[in-house]
Amino acid sequence: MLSLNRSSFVLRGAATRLVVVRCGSGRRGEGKGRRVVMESTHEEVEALMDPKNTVGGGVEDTYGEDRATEDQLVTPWTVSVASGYSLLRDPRHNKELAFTEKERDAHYLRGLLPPAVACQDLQEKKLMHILRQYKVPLQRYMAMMDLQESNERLFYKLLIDNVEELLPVVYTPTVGEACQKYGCIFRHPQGLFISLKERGKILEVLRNWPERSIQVIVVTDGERILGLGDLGCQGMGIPVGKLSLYTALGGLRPSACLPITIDVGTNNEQLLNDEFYIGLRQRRATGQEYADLLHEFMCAVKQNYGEKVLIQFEDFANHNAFDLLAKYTKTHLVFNDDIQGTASVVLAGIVAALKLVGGTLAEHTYLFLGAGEAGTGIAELIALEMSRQTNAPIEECRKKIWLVDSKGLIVSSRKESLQHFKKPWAHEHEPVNNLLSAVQAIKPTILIGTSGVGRTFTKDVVEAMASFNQKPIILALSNPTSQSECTAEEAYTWSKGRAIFASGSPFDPVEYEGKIFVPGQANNAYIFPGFGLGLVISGAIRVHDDMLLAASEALAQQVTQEHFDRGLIYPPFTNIRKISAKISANVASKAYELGLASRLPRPENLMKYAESCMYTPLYRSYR
Ligand SMILES: NC(=O)C1=CN([C@@H]2O[C@H](COP(=O)(O)OP(=O)(O)OC[C@H]3O[C@@H](n4cnc5c(N)ncnc54)[C@H](OP(=O)(O)O)[C@@H]3O)[C@@H](O)[C@H]2O)C=CC1
Ligand SMILES: CC(=O)C(=O)O
Ligand SMILES: [Mg+2]
Repeated sequence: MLSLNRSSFVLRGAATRLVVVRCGSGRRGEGKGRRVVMESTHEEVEALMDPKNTVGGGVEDTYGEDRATEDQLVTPWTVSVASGYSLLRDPRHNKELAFTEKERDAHYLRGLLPPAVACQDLQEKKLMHILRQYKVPLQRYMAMMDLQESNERLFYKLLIDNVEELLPVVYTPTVGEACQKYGCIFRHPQGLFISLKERGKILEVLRNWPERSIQVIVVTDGERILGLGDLGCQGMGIPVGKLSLYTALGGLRPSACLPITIDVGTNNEQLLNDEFYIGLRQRRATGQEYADLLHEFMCAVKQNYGEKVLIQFEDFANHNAFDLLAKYTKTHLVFNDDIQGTASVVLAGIVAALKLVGGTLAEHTYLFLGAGEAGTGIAELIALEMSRQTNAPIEECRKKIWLVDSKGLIVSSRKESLQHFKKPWAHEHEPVNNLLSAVQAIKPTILIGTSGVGRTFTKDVVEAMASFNQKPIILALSNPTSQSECTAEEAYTWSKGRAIFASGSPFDPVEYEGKIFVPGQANNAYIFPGFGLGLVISGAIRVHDDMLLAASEALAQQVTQEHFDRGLIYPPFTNIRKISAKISANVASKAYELGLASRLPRPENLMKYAESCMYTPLYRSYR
């Protein structure tokens, strides 16, 4: 084991594989003296050691060791090469039976592995075979998480090569069940937990994370996990799952991704009384206490990782989500996936659907069930695009869009009592207190479910939509499957095969009167990985609404005639890496156009550049 001091480190040789080792506790490794490793070429490590380096969000003296006074604790980083038993236990470098004979000799692996040598493809074949034996989705989820924690490259190869089959395992719907049972199935800690106990020392906690060049953080406080409500600390499954998609779908390096859960307590009585609950056993902190903790977190992130780290807010309750986004959008690179990512993906689906039903955005009428983050976020982006297309003021465009919340249609007589994000949607209309009456009164051409409540698009509602639309567009966006406003089968059957349908969580194809209908998946997973990649490759310093429109346009353009012929308004996920590269190129291009990109000079061919930056999970050869 070669051990070097970080500040005096210099190594030559193009492909030297190094591991950065941190003494003390860490995420990866095992037992005493466990090590945390990060694969880097020597150039990357040299760059890492360069105190002036700011690439990837790093800042000078990242860990504050040089500035620390004697009474301040510092993190004792050293650099070394992993071998033998620790190499096998290191998920980032482990190849299991794929270590060649030469590597087994060179890395002290003799005897630690059985004699057979198996290539990565064979390992993938075996694992897919095993996964398919599990009948219970949660077992598949647990097997995938075990794989992620034991052999990261194999995990991503499986996910990329079998994306349509495995997306429902690591993402919605199964991740929802995993979060509900997280305490029970908890085996390996994943991500970083920052609780009220860490108040005043969040910077130190960030420094405990083994990776230094972080490009994307997905953070939740667990209060609105999918449509399942407050799952407290157990919401960690969401940032972990989203970041797996950042890598698999968008090509961000796994080492550059950091999942974080902020634990301010939970109001979920069931969890508070659950002996296996893994979070703080107290009711949620609110008001100034909550704001202060979040502010400390936001400042610490910027101090530790620099200006260009993307912070994606995920599954916060709407009473915090809008305020956090507004507060930090001017000082940080922040993006709210539920408000902005969802808006971009749904706009793309609608623009594509218009090719099937005809008309422009402004010629359609929209009705939402659910006026929270997703509902008002989508509504606002549709209105913005409509305004761009027609040159009409956005206030006028909003009048084509109606929203229903738990109290009924949002109308002007309710304005005083509405939350601020609902006020722009309070149009002149008499009160209407349920969805069916709203559908009958407004006669929408497009019905969008963002309520988090399952089975709310009833037979009567779908039949009403089909009674005045030749091809009603029905989007049941709520996740997971149990919360979907209706099933694909219901949408096709009740509309007599005329609905254009997509849902947040996947449904299998449906046969209706001898015809096969393939429902699309309207999920922000189409957008955020490519969107984030675009921000990273351009070195964007702020998110702008025009970038959301650029991402949406790129996605809509990927829907081909062949997809339309099958009734699809989104391209299949099998092509997602290409789609993400296109989205990222459009987003990066917009960042340059808006003067928000810091990576100069601008690469000539952004699409090629994006593709060249994307992580591939194939095993590397070790010298
Ligand atoms: N497919 C995708 O990509 C995405 C899907 N989603 C899903 O959308 C759902 C909502 O998320 P989000 O917008 O963040 O949640 P919010 O809590 O912000 O909003 C929910 C909205 O639904 C309303 N609502 C709740 N119950 C009913 C009901 N019975 N009838 C009518 N309206 C009701 C609420 O009304 P009130 O304000 O009166 O309480 C609120 O306006 C979740 O299930 C989530 O999983 C979210 C993001 C992306
Ligand atoms: C998909 C997603 O972000 C949600 O359901 O919250
Ligand atoms: Mg979400």
